[in-house]
Amino acid sequence: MEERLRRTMMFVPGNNSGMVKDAGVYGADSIMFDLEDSVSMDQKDAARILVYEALQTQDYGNAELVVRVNGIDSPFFRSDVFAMVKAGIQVIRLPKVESAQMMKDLVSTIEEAEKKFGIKVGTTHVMAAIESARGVMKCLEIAESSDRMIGLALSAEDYTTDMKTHRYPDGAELEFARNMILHAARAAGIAAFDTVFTNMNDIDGFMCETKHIHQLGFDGKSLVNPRQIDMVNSVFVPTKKEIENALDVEAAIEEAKTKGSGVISMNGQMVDRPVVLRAQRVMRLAKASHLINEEGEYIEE
Ligand SMILES: CC(=O)SCCNC(=O)CCNC(=O)[C@H](O)C(C)(C)COP(=O)(O)OP(=O)(O)OC[C@H]1O[C@@H](n2cnc3c(N)ncnc32)[C@H](O)[C@@H]1OP(=O)(O)O
Ligand SMILES: O=C([O-])CC(=O)C(=O)O
Ligand SMILES: [Mg+2]
Repeated sequence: MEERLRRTMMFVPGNNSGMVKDAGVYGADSIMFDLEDSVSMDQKDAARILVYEALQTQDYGNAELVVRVNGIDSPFFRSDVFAMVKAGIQVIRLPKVESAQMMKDLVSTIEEAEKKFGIKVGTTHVMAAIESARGVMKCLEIAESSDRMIGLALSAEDYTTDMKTHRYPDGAELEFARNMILHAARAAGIAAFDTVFTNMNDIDGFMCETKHIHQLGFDGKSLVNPRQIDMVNSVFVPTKKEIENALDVEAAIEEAKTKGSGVISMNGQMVDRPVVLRAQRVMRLAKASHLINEEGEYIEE
């Protein structure tokens, strides 16, 4: 499956026509139209129709298009899935996932819809939001439930409610869930997304959390507001020093290869396969962030 940059996945309430229409202008890597908790019960059908029509008519550029459907036990689930598959959505995010079976049920509903609308079976990808203790304890089987899976997301608002706690500035209450989700995602070879940060005015708190989840190894974060996009990108973009180091590592390992070796010393630092793999990831991020040109050279600002 194609490796995409997924630093920012922005929720857009599915019944807000202005936000749905303009969602593409802010530069989020993924736009996630929400049919679930940001939409009141009496607006569920209207939101589904609004998002369906926007997907037919709006140009969202290169953004990945995701929809959060209503839960598998809700009366809206099948209509949501059928409408979104028909509209050609790229990814369906299932909320409150607690077992691999829930993802398999989602996938079989998608397959029914793909067949009904003449869409190649397998086109629509899926991801799971983990929002409970049970979900966390089952996250590896969930991550491995389907080859359509692109990622796991932590959903901390519902998770902390389930855990009978709430969110604290240091995030200690999320550490176990973050590590479980991240390890499950990495083991399955899919992406890991951190949760939303809901206080738009707490810039320091947002930056602190974003740096922390970047250090842990998350691919990105779910967002609720466009003002959060540039802040996440500023943390995830490789620094000039990291890019130059990656270029040096690539050159060093090429030199090692000419000598028939897989290891070489670079300024006193051992360079071998894991170092090379990390450098290659930095280069992919730098390329995707348009920081290096086709020749692999750093583009000065
Ligand atoms: C626990 C959960 O389930 S979280 C997921 C569900 N929640 C959501 O989807 C909420 C998404 N976010 C929002 O609705 C809003 O950002 C709010 C209500 C939190 C804050 O709204 P505002 O105070 O209006 O935000 P702000 O003043 O920063 O908006 C600036 C601009 O960005 C737009 N905007 C704000 N949030 C979004 C968004 N999520 N998607 C698209 N556009 C947005 C606004 O419409 C406004 O546009 P305008 O300048 O053309 O009028
Ligand atoms: O997925 C998210 O981050 C938002 C959400 O539903 C939650 O936190 O419960
Ligand atoms: Mg939730």
